[in-house]
Amino acid sequence: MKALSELLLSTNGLTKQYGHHKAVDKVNLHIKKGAIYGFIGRNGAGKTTCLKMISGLARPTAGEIEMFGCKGKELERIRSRVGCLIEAPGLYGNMNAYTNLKIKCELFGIRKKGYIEDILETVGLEGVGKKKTKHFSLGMKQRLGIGLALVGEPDLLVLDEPINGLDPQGIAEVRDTIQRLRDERNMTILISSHILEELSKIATDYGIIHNGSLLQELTSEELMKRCSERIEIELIHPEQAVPILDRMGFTNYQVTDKSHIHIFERLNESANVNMELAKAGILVNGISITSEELETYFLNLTGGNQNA
Ligand SMILES: Nc1ncnc2c1ncn2[C@@H]1O[C@H](COP(=O)(O)OP(=O)(O)OP(=O)(O)O)[C@@H](O)[C@H]1O
Repeated sequence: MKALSELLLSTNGLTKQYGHHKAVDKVNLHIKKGAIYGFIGRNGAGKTTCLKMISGLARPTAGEIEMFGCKGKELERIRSRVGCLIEAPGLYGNMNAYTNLKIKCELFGIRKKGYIEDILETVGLEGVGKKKTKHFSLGMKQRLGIGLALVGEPDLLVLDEPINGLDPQGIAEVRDTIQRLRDERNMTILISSHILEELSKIATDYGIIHNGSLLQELTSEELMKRCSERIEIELIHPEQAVPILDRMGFTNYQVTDKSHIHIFERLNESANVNMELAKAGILVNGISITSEELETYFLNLTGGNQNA
């Protein structure tokens, strides 16, 4: 459980029901200040619905959202601290990037000199000049969408699948933009995707959602550890093996569930481990050296490799 003081946003039992269907079911998110939080789930998992509730675009059926220390009706006061890009960015196709931003700035009453140029530079669109946005690539449109979400200088940016459908160059550009926003503007970013791998270069934390329920929250270090090369031991009572591993001098290992231990060091000693456990009368069902692709980890967690 994370200390409440370091959280910028948390949800408690957040639920959205459409008819009999719970699109989001008792979700408890914990997002730290300064995090790039990757919100991962297959199509239809409930990501957009969650992000809409957080951005004030949909009302929860039940549960609570707390951000910037505010909840309930108080959230209205801090709405301007949240910028969002949910579904396609609403762009005026016959206008250029500058004019699109200018219209939003006028709505916000912002007239500061250099403000729009600054945003264009932040999202890497400073050189697009008079080009109408209908002639933009998908990646450029997404980056302008992020630029529009930046008007008003929010502290939290909510981005729904901003890299969906982009080519590898577009993905890299959007990723760079997000990284820069965090590093240079100290923003907290909540970003959804149905491909874990695509966020793995930038995300600091992850929440994995499936069929409306949050399956797991973990840091990028925890994720890397779970996927990294290791000795995997399958046995009936893992707790009995702990003193043996301690005696052998292992420090970097984890009892991962009721029947598995993962050791992340001295990978060439698996036979020795097996022998020591056998000597202590501990029955080992299997011992192997494995690692996992990030995507395999996600697919296994969400029920196998089907229409990811
Ligand atoms: N307005 C609505 N009315 C009824 N059902 C809805 C509505 N919006 C979403 N749903 C349903 O809620 C579930 C979650 O949808 P949601 O769009 O949040 O998922 P998602 O993870 O964002 O997936 P995708 O990436 O496909 O948008 C889906 O089963 C969807 O059909």
